Amino acid sequence: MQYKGTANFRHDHPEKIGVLVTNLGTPDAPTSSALRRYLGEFLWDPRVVEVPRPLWWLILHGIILRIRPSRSAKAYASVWQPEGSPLLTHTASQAEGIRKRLQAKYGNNIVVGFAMRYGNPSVSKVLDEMQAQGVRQLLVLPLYPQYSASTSASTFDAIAHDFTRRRWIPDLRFVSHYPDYPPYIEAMANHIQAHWNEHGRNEKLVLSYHGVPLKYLKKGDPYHCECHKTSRLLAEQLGLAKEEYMTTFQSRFGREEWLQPYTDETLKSLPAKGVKSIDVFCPGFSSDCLETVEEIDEENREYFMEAGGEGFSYIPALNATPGHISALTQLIEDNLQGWTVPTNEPEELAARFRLAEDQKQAQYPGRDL
Ligand SMILES: C=CC1=C(C)c2cc3[nH]c(cc4nc(cc5[nH]c(cc1n2)c(C)c5CCC(=O)O)C(CCC(=O)O)=C4C)c(C)c3C=C
Ligand SMILES: [Fe+2]
Ligand SMILES: [Fe+2]
Repeated sequence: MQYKGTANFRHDHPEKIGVLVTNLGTPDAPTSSALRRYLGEFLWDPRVVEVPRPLWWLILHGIILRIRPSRSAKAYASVWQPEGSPLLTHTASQAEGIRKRLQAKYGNNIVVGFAMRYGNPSVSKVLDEMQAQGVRQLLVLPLYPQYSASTSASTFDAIAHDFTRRRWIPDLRFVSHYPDYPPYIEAMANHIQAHWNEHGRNEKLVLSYHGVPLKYLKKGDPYHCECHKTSRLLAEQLGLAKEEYMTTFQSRFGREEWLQPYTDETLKSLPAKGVKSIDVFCPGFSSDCLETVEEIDEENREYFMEAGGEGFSYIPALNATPGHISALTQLIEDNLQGWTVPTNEPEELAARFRLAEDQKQAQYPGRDL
């Protein structure tokens, strides 16, 4: 273990470690007005839509925000739960699961919260609460396993922007991706295998990821490669041959070309190629949300069955399953290495103090530091 100076050892200065789990965000309600607010914030982010601002302002306000909110509100209404949007409720349960695991081990000196990049609860509100609780070291974990500027970097922008209004910013660590993290790969493989054991296995496993415009890949975004890496490792873990799985990209927006092959076109074409039954899993979505429940399990299921498919099984996201919570907790603990969890236990304080003194004496013999 390493120690960062003596501040952690002081009784009178209760510093804490904060773990902030984030996800994309979702509207507050499945209504046109809530969607206009949510989409207005989301689609104005230059990390998401890389079109020159004046032109994009005209398109966004002149066309998109007049048409899309009511259309999207209907889609959201079809997945809305009594407790709210699936993305929000799953993310809240994930943070709760992580909090229980970490606090069982480290006590209340670790504070766990969750925030949304767009909408509520906002990054700034949750960071205010963490600051009020004495968080001086902050680990941010966006629940995006594959890095993309439109998601991971955009979350970093939100944190950095929040810090511009703080006098005393905390130490910061940011998990920008984890596409090949073995506990994440194993959690998915176990989850898929458990689904197969219970429901049987179809002919092919389709791994569908959210798409991004093709030009982001050409500009150097590693997202496309990271998706393929996750698929390869997951297939290896499941012992699948190349022809037993494929990687596709869903959720296109606008008219330009996005990453291919497209999930919808692929599913429409598979039955004619002799693939009559498929399982679909979305490794990039930590939580079920509009894009999985409505777009995959409703819309794309229909495309496949109407094209002559005979069996379609959507495998739910990892959500707050114990395997996912363990993998995420492990990822957090790996990234907290070297940050001493503060403690007010007198014996632990004394032990740390003695160890720090011994280390100083070994490094600078005879000096009073
Ligand atoms: C306009 C461009 C978009 C890019 C680029 C984009 C990238 C991207 N998105 C996710 C994850 C999610 N996206 C979700 C919804 C959603 N995405 C876009 C557009 C882009 N996404 C829109 C307009 C919407 C809203 C829904 C709609 O109106 O169709 C969601 C679901 C949110 C929910 O509330 O359930 C997720 C999750 C990733 C991972 C990604 C890049 C890698
Ligand atoms: Fe999206
Ligand atoms: Fe969609």
